[in-house]
Amino acid sequence: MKIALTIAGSDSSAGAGIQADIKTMTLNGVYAESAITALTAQNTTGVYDILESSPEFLKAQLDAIFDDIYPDSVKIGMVSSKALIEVIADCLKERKTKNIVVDPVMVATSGSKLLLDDSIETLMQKLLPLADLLTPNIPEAEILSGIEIKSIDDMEEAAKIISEKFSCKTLIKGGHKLNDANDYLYSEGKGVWFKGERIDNPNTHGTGCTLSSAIAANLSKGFSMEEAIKMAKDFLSAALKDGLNLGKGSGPMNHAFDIKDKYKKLGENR
Ligand SMILES: Nc1ncnc2c1ncn2[C@@H]1O[C@H](COP(=O)(O)OP(=O)(O)OP(=O)(O)O)[C@@H](O)[C@H]1O
Ligand SMILES: Cc1ncc(COP(=O)(O)O)c(N)n1
Repeated sequence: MKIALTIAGSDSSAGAGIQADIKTMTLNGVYAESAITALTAQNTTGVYDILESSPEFLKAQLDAIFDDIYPDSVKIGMVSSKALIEVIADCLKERKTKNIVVDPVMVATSGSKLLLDDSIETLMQKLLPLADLLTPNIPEAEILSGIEIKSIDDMEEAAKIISEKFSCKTLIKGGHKLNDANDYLYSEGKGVWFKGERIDNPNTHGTGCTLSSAIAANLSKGFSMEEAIKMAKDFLSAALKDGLNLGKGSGPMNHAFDIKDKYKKLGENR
């Protein structure tokens, strides 16, 4: 079985973060491992508290993982501080990790900051140059490229700038901000659009986490970057389309859309 590792924060409401990543990787047919950068006290309405892992404890988690079950791909999500970014960067270099997907999570959908302002520079210097793929949303792409994104042309320009700056492929997500569900990949001098069907569902908590971990799972299985992105978008669209509606804010998607009926039947006679 192929293995994917997520290095990210825990979301107590399980719509985003580590929990979304493990569900996504599992349902995309790979074995999921996790190294937790922070615990968040979070639900669909906001992030109420954050308890960071110490750098020593994050390193201990990564060593335990890499010494035993070596991953075929790594997805990195919320990493809030400089010291944690450095631990991850050192580990990825030392362990010669392949298929690194970085979702440069900065702000939650609910508006809470998940990356300290003074850590952005460290992220850009130490972690992003190690990535095979970056998956910023529009506000993150504006910060990483240094340009304002107001149009489709700006999206294409920003992807090129980010890709050249960090020497990696860059997928800018149109998402709920611009150009509906269409995302743009820039890679080695060439751009390609991934057109998605816009699904009218306000419950989009964890869409970015889900997309990046599905891409990592698909890379683990040996698919090309373009195939991995296409399949990840199909998985995300199906999870959104299932129409789960939980919580008072922007709720989670149903990652288990494909198998939910199988297990529902087991309880039907009770
Ligand atoms: N309503 C929608 N219908 C279909 N696809 C969507 C919708 N909203 C977002 N997406 C897709 O979800 C993926 C994640 O994009 P999004 O812009 O939501 O990322 P994000 O802002 O990082 O996510 P998050 O909400 O986890 O922070 C992209 O492929 C995007 O096109
Ligand atoms: C632990 C954690 N990681 C990532 C996100 C971003 O996801 P979203 O933007 O959907 O809130 C989050 N809210 N919490």
